[in-house]
Amino acid sequence: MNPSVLVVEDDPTLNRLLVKELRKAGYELDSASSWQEARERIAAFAPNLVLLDVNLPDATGFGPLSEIAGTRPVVMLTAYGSVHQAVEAMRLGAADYLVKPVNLDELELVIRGALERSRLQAQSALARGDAGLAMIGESAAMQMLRQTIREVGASDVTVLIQGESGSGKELVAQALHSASRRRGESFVAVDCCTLQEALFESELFGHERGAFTGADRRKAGLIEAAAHGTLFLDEIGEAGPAIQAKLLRVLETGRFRHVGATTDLRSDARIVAATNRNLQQRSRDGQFREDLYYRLSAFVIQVPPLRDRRDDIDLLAAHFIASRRQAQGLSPAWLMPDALARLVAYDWPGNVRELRNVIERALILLGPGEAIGPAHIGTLDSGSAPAVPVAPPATQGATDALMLQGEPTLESIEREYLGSLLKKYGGNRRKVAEVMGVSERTAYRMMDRHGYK
Ligand SMILES: Nc1ncnc2c1ncn2[C@@H]1O[C@H](COP(=O)(O)OP(=O)(O)OP(=O)(O)O)[C@@H](O)[C@H]1O
Repeated sequence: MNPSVLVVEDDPTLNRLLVKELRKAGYELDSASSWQEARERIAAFAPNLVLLDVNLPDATGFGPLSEIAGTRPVVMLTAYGSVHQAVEAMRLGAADYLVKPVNLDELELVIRGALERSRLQAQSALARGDAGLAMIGESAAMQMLRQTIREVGASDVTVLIQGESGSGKELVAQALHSASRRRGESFVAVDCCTLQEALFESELFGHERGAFTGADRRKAGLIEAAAHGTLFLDEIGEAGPAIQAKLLRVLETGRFRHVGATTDLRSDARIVAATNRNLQQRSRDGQFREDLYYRLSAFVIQVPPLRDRRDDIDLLAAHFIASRRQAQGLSPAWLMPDALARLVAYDWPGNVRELRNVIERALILLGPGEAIGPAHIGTLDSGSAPAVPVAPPATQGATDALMLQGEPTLESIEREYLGSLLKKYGGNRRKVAEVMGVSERTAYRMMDRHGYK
């Protein structure tokens, strides 16, 4: 399938000309003459690129650009002689710009270049193990989320992001960083769930030489790596009491200390934290410091679960299909309406991560020239959707149910048990931990150990 372009231009003559030229160059085309119409066309047509006029009857300036720049490349059409407009457009994330009157030779070059750069970015994002940093979704909930990110991104306020596992909290944290004046500095993500508390403390705050056995030299902490940038504390609800106390101090005074040090250092990192727990409840129950909760929740962003924004499933599925196929050098695959209907009807306990995994599994099963149908999607109920990559089975054929052969080791029983629960609960770690009767932290470590992450 050829790349698709949406032309948003209210001058009918120019609009027609641009559509005609780009169609001749082999692109799929759609057009809109107002911002409202453009929004509808983006949702329905899901273009790979938007060519956007800076002055539209219902939106002048860069509001529309900021709204969609994170989702796909946008090439701006700016007024002749306005260097200021072009510079501002690039600053706000435009992939490129064209000055009116549009030079038709330049038009195709600019569009091709912008699409190629975005393809390379998607590829390298996939190679890094994520599905691309763009936040996909045009539902009312996602538009509100983007608006909030824009507003709060500009300030230095501490933000707490709440939402179910796999709903996109880390992506929101990255978007906040990109929307802030710190965007040129580092974004350092720290998972408060992964390590032993003592190790975690020295990892986060750094340590002095000789602070503990094995500390043979002074080491800077992640908080220093995030200097002037953003420190993202994922799974903050899992941080132990010592870390909580030190984080509170950083938030209150901007100061911290290397493990084993006697003097303080200053931190200028902006702190953004995320949790899939009800942190307020945990602080009331005495499981999380109340004072730290109040500091962290200076501003709370709630990321809605995927089942509350089913309108996004179509765009997200198309995005995961396109990025996976592009990375493999294949043309995009078509999702059949009955397969989409199945995706839309499902409740997605593992949220966007689970959707991504279902799509990736469907693509593995896809034969050459085939469209994705219900058979590739499989039955989506909480008992059968593998929401996490399946670790190598300990015993042959034991991935669908807990069926062990021979004399299994305890380790293999644990792996199979964990695998079957993850499958059953759509990768929802909290639920799995609850059923196993262990803390989420322990479940997380088990997943790590058995290669389920
Ligand atoms: N709106 C979105 N557009 C595109 N990809 C998304 C979106 N939301 C989530 N994803 C993808 O889904 C996966 C899970 O997202 P992310 O890691 O941000 O979720 P999370 O809420 O932080 O999960 P956890 O609670 O398990 O840490 C990632 O691969 C991410 O890129």
